[in-house]
Amino acid sequence: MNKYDLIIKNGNVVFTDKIEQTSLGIKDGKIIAIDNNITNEASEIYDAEGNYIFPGMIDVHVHFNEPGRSDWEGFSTGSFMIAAGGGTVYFDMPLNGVPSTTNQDALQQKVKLGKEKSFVDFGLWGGLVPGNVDELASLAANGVVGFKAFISDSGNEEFEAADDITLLQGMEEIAKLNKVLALHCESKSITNFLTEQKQKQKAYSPDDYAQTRPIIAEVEAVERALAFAEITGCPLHFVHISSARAIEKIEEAKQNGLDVTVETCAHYLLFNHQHLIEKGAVAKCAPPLRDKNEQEKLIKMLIDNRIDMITSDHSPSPYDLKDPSKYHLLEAWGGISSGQFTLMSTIEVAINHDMPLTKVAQLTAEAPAKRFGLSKSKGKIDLGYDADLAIISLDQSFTVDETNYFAKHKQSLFIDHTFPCRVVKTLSRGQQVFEAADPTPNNPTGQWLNV
Ligand SMILES: NC(=O)N[C@H]1NC(=O)NC1=O
Ligand SMILES: [Zn+2]
Ligand SMILES: [Zn+2]
Repeated sequence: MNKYDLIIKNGNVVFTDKIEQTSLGIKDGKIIAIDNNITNEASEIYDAEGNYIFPGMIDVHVHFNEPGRSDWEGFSTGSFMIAAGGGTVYFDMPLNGVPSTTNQDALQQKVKLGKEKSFVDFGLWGGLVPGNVDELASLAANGVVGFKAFISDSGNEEFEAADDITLLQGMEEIAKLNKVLALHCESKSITNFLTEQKQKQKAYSPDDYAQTRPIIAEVEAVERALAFAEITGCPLHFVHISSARAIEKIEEAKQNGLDVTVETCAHYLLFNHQHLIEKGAVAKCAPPLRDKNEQEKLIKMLIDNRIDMITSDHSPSPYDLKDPSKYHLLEAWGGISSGQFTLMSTIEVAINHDMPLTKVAQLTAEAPAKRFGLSKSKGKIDLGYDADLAIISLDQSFTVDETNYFAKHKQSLFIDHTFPCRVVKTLSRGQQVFEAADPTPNNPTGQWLNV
């Protein structure tokens, strides 16, 4: 019997606090040795000299839309895309599939499909919607990673926005259940009021769309949510925050002792409103891409440790729903297809702005694992931890095209974007789940992380 199943030699290992050239010994899916002088007693040896080994990316915000809309994405294509981006864990959101994950039956349908099809490990969010507060305890007992609610229309008829009373009652319950509530924060009243005005004027330009969802709509919803968190004691996670003002409010709440975290998405860091003007509906999302000045402020806040994690909010749709000959910009599907690019985007920001690569590992792996109860086995490269690893070359670049983007539908804001790095190989619990040189999927062996 070999001491190790696999040795990864001589890579630049990105720990949370340092980068060191060393070797990793892996047995039964776990890292059991971190040592330059590791013996060669292994069934397989991989030389990673010159490459960087990051902890597998944990993307806590994707929409794979299965069951019900597997023609939009699905667990199979979605999870392989995650692996191709150096990801080893994703959390699927409770909306855009049918049914929404708002009760036990819907959760079990998703669990079954995910276990059958996923190439990497996954968590599942439950939904908080008007009328389902009574379902939350059973969803929590059966292992959802947390709950998600919308403070604006979700763009999806099957998932209703939470009114204030639903939010308060839901938060009270979620606090008791020791879970986190993830919130899409934009004021429903403000966004609906402004959208109606634009519809009346038949004003559908990129500027018009951006004006229907101004920063103040995000800030107002964040402040209201923070007030409710103060009243109920509910831990909150703010998804896809797009503005400096909202981050400031969240930071103030943290300083006042509230249990809150915040993510931004790769697209708010790499793109801005100009891209909506140039590219149209592929760049439509909610909150909208902000202007360049706001983008720069967000990057600065990221570097200054004022943002906890980065996610994709991969929210794809068939091409049709973004076809400008069928839908104007106010009607087109709002959501960016991007699930393969979270880690590479964060590395790009790091390289362009002198942010340490250790910070990339914190933002894309350590922080999400800590926040959502995975930090005993995932989120960093350490002894006893799962061998969830992304092997990255910083000597090669990667230009996104329709052949190397593995989402079901290929139209994306990121097509033609060039990253200053490339994912060479991804391992999930020691098993290869992606290799750039031969990107054919193996068997799906992803496990459901029912925390
Ligand atoms: N329903 C849905 O996925 N909405 C997402 N898309 C987006 O751009 N923001 C969202 O919240
Ligand atoms: Zn959202
Ligand atoms: Zn989302």
